[in-house]
Amino acid sequence: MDNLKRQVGIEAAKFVKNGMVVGLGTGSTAAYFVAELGRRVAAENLRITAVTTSSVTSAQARKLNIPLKDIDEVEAIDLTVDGADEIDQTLNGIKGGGAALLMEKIVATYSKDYIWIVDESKMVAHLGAFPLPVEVVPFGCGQLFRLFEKSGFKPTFRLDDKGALWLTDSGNHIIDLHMNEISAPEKLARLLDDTVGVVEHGLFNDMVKTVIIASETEGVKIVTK
Ligand SMILES: O=C(CO)[C@H](O)[C@H](O)COP(=O)(O)O
Repeated sequence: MDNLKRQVGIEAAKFVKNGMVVGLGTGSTAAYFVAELGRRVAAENLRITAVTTSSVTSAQARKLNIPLKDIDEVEAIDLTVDGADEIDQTLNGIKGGGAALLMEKIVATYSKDYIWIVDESKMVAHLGAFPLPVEVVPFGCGQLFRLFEKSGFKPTFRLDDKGALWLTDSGNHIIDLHMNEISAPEKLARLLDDTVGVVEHGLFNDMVKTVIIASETEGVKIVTK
């Protein structure tokens, strides 16, 4: 698995050229992309500026001497590369397994080009086997949890290793929805967008045009929409 993740990370880094502002995703697959960019910055004098999608990725980029800027300091983001938890046939996806969905969606929204990198296990017929992360404001999140229960969304609060409610980089909590199958991702996204207390959700519908997939049998392939 790590080898497949490394392959797509290295492949995606080939899209990065001198002078670009690059969005750095979060997660174990995106980390291989960041590592390859760090290698190119050191070995090839690649000149880029990066914006990141989490404190974890910022820390990795700093260690690798990748120049960072705040998202509001850059004119535009040329390309963002990120991982995903599930991707369906239409290239809708679920993200947020690493709890970075809010910053990931903001950086993706302001990127001219956006690529996901995954191993083949992430490609699915229908979204929903992976619990859908929803970032929620702490105030009233117990009420929101009960609303999700009543709606049949089978919510669970995400906890940290001490058993406390997970705190995101933006100071919010995460509720994971165990829906098993999401038959209408657009409809669910609209409902969550309209729900008070929801900051953001992990449905990334119609956002990505390019996915780089690695499999044991077929190697690396690039799927476009
Ligand atoms: O959305 C994410 C973090 O919020 C990640 O991109 C997603 O969880 C995939 O992670 P990994 O590459 O470790 O499987």
